[in-house]
Amino acid sequence: MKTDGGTAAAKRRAGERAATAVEDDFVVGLGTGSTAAYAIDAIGAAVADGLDVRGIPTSFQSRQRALEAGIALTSLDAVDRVDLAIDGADQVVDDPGADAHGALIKGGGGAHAREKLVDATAERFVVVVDPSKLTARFDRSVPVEVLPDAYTVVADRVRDLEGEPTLRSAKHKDGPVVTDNGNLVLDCEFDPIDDPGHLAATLSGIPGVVEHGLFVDLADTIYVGLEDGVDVREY
Ligand SMILES: O=C(CO)[C@H](O)[C@H](O)COP(=O)(O)O
Repeated sequence: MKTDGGTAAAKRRAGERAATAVEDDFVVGLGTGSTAAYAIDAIGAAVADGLDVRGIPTSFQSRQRALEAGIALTSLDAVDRVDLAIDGADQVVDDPGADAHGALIKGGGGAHAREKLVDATAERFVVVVDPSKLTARFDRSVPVEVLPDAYTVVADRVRDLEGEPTLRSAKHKDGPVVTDNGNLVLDCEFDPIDDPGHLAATLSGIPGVVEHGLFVDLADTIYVGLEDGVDVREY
C-alpha cells in the first residue's frame, strides 16, 4: 500500500476521526487507500471493544484490511441500506465559490468503480484526506476504468474531448494494471477541467467505460487531517 511519510500522521488523524462517526448496527462502506485504511483499523479497534457493525469493502485491499481488523463483512446484495461510507480521495476541489466545490478525483488505486457504487449508495459519504489533496481546481489525470476490448476506442473518444489518455501500467508485472473487476485503466489528462460535472457525464456516456474517477456532488463531509487536529467540512 502506498504511504507518504510526511502526511501519514495527517491521514491517520482524518481516518481515525471519521471512524468515530460509525455507530452500533451500522453497515459501513470501507474505502480503499492508505487514508481509508486508518479508518478501517480504527473501526476494527472499536469492534474489538464491542461495536457491532458490518463492512462492505470497496476493493481486494480494503477487504483484506477489514478481515485483518476483525470487521464482519457483507455485500450490497445482502443489505437494504448502507449507513455510512468512508473513503479517501486523490484530489478535492476546495473553493466555496466554485460549482465543483467538494468534487473529488478518485481512482489512484484503480478501485473507483466499486468505490463510487458503495459511496453513492451510502446515506452519508465521508471523505478522509490530508491537506495535500485540496486544490482550487483539478490538475491531475482522471482514471477511467474500461472494458479490456474497449481501451483503444475509449482512448480515441478521450482524444476527441482534447484529453490525453495513458494506459496505466503495472509496476511489478509486464503489461497493464488489471482492476479487481478484470478491466483496464486509462489515466486521462484534461487541461484544464473547466466543468467537472459536464466532463463526468460525458465520460459516463462513452460505450466501453465502466466507471471514471470524477465524483461530483457525492461527498457529504470531508475530514482534513492537519498537524494538530482535523478540519471537518460539510457539503
Ligand atoms: O481512490 C482511491 C483508490 O482508488 C483512494 O481513495 C485514493 O487513491 C486515495 O488514496 P490515499 O488515501 O492512499 O492517498
